[in-house]
Formats: sequence, structure tokens, C-alpha cells
Amino acid sequence: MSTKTVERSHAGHTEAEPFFSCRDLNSYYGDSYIVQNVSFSLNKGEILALLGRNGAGKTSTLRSIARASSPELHSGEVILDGVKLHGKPNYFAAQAGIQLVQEDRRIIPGMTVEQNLQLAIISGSVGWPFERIYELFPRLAERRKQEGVTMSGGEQQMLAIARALARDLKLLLLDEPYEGLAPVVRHDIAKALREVRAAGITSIIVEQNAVAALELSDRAVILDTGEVVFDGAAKEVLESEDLRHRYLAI
Ligand SMILES: Nc1ncnc2c1ncn2[C@@H]1O[C@H](COP(=O)(O)OP(=O)(O)OP(=O)(O)O)[C@@H](O)[C@H]1O
Repeated sequence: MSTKTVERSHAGHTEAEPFFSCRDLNSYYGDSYIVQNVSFSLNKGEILALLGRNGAGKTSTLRSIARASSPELHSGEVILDGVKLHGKPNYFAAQAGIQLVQEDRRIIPGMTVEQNLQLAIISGSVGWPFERIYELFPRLAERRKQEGVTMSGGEQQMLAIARALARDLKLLLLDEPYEGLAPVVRHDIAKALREVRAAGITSIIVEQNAVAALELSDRAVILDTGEVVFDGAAKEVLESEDLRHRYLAI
């Protein structure tokens, strides 16, 4: 039983059923108990920053929500738009509209930008038309015939997000989207993510650059050794030196 207290501010929460919720997630890598009773919820169209120090369990929580094969979700509930994803086969999460954009971006070598997008919808899950995606990312439109892996890191990140949008997307999970990117490129990605929010898509962002993530987000959840220690408005974390010092070392 945990001795930690969760600091919760209810700014931004509504009494209605949340669009997304995870409750008491417990995940393991083999015998290592990593994600410990993690619970939080999100309204439709919100961006949530999932923060914490190195090793706090951010990626593991994101992967548990996406029902990746590891870590293994031993118990807990994941509900998206009224649909229960727990107790179902892992692939059901993607079918239900959860897309995980992994830190290494996973662009398929030997394929152009457009072929990478075509491959994303081969399973039949179709989201934004390619032209709408190219309007969001004009750099991808210019490079649609270029091999994806030959593009810059920022362009590959755009393609990774574009691939998620090409599918029927309800919850976008982003693992370190700003990793290795120059400030100007981070700015372009943030602008696109705001447009994605304006289109009603809900996102969870894990990011080392906590300030950049908080500036983009409506809500924040902070993890410490696999447990939730804060759940509230992103603005509250930005404005609280105490929270930032205690849990984020910034
Ligand atoms: N494949 C794995 N096998 C065993 N343990 C793992 C594995 N991946 C991560 N862990 C452990 O789980 C814990 C949480 O890791 P996780 O990557 O989720 O943290 P994080 O908050 O995303 O960290 P970072 O900011 O450093 O990426 C760490 O102690 C890590 O060593």
C-alpha cells in the first residue's frame, strides 16, 4: 500500500464521464513492479503532460495505456470514449483509437513519406485524408516522395504524428516528441499539436522538457517512482516553484 499522497487540483475537470480514464494501473517488467496504482482521467480535446524525473515511469505508463506488450498490465482499467480496453487483446487499443508515437519514431526504411502514411491505413483504420495532413505539415507535402528515414529528426517526428492522424485517432500518446529537436522545430511541432487539439483530438505527452510540455498542455500528472503524486492544471505546475523543485528538478 502506498504512503504517498496525491496532490489534486480539480481545475478543468467536469462532473460528466471523462473521455479517457485509467484506474489503478499496475504494470510489471518481469518481476519488477514499475507502474503502481496509476489513475487519472482526461476530457475530450485536452492535452495532458505526464511528467516526472528520469525513471519515474512515464514511458511505462504510456505503454500500459497503449497496451504495448511490455510492461505487462497486470491489473487496472483503461476506458476510452465509453469503451473498456482492459481485459481485451492488446491490439484492441489501437483499433479503438489509441496511437502511440514512440520516442524512436519508427519510420519504415525504404519507404517514402507517402508510403509510410499508406502503410498506416492498410489495416482499414482511416482518419484524416492525406491532404489534410499535408496542410498541417507542409514540410511533409514537399517531401512526400522522399524516403522517410532520410529526413531530419523534426520532419521524421512530423511523419510519426502524421501516421497517427492517418488512422482513426481518438487518443494520441507522444513519447518525447521534442527529443533532439532545435527550438524552432519544437515550435513547429507544438503549433501542429495545438491544431490537433483544436480538431478535438485528446493527447498525452511525455517530455523531458517539462516547461515546453506544460506550456502546451491543459493538465498535468506527475509521477514519482511509478506513482501519481500530482494531478491538476498544467498552469499550477508552471506557477509552483515548490512542485517543480520537488518532482521535476527544474
Ligand atoms: N524493458 C524494461 N525492462 C525492465 N525495466 C525497465 C524496462 N524499461 C524500463 N524499465 C524500468 O522501469 C522504470 C521506469 O522506466 P520508464 O522508462 O517508464 O521511466 P521514464 O519516466 O519514462 O524515464 P525517462 O525519463 O528516463 O525515459 C525504470 O526504473 C526503468 O529502469
